Amino acid sequence: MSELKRLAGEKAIEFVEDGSVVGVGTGSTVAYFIEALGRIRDRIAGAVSSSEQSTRQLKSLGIEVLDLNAVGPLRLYVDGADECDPHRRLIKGGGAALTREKIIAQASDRFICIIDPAKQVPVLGRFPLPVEVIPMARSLVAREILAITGGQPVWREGVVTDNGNWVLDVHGLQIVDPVVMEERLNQIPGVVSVGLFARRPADVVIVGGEPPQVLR
Ligand SMILES: O=C[C@H](O)[C@H](O)[C@H](O)COP(=O)(O)O
Repeated sequence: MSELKRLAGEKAIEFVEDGSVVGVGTGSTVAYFIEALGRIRDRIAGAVSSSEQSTRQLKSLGIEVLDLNAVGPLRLYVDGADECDPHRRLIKGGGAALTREKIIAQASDRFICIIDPAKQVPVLGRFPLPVEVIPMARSLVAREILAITGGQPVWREGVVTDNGNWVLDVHGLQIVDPVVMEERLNQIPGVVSVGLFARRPADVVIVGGEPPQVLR
């Protein structure tokens, strides 16, 4: 599996433009992308990072980590996913980095998602949907999610996001219309962000393999 993730991560390097600031996601697949980015660090102007974890790896390879507010819109964002449907809509947040990931994806012209083939599904929802919540709203949000979706929210106890919030994982969903689901869950007071990337899906998906598959 990690070999397939590596193949996807290394293929994404072909999309990096010389002199650009690269948006960087989080997770085990992205770790291979960052490793490869380290090998071409003299060709890029730096990176915007979606997590403390990725920031540490970027810095350890000598890549400058920049503030999104200072660099403005990005040309490219590269990130992994927990699930990907045939329309390049995603579930993300298995590593609890969904909010910053969503911000950078939205701020980027092009979002390239790197996955291994096991992440491809016909319909999103087999992977429990992560929702980042303000801690005081945890029970309220859980009750609302149950009422709206029928899914079972489970508190990821002990996990605190980089933003100081908590995560609920919603089990048992069949997400027939991901855009509608994303919009409805976003409206619950106390929800910071929903791990559905449907309103802003990936532009390109790279599936690890020999050779990697590039889906547009
Ligand atoms: O919060 C974490 C992210 O959304 C990751 O991109 C996602 O969980 C996929 O991670 P991995 O590449 O480790 O499977």
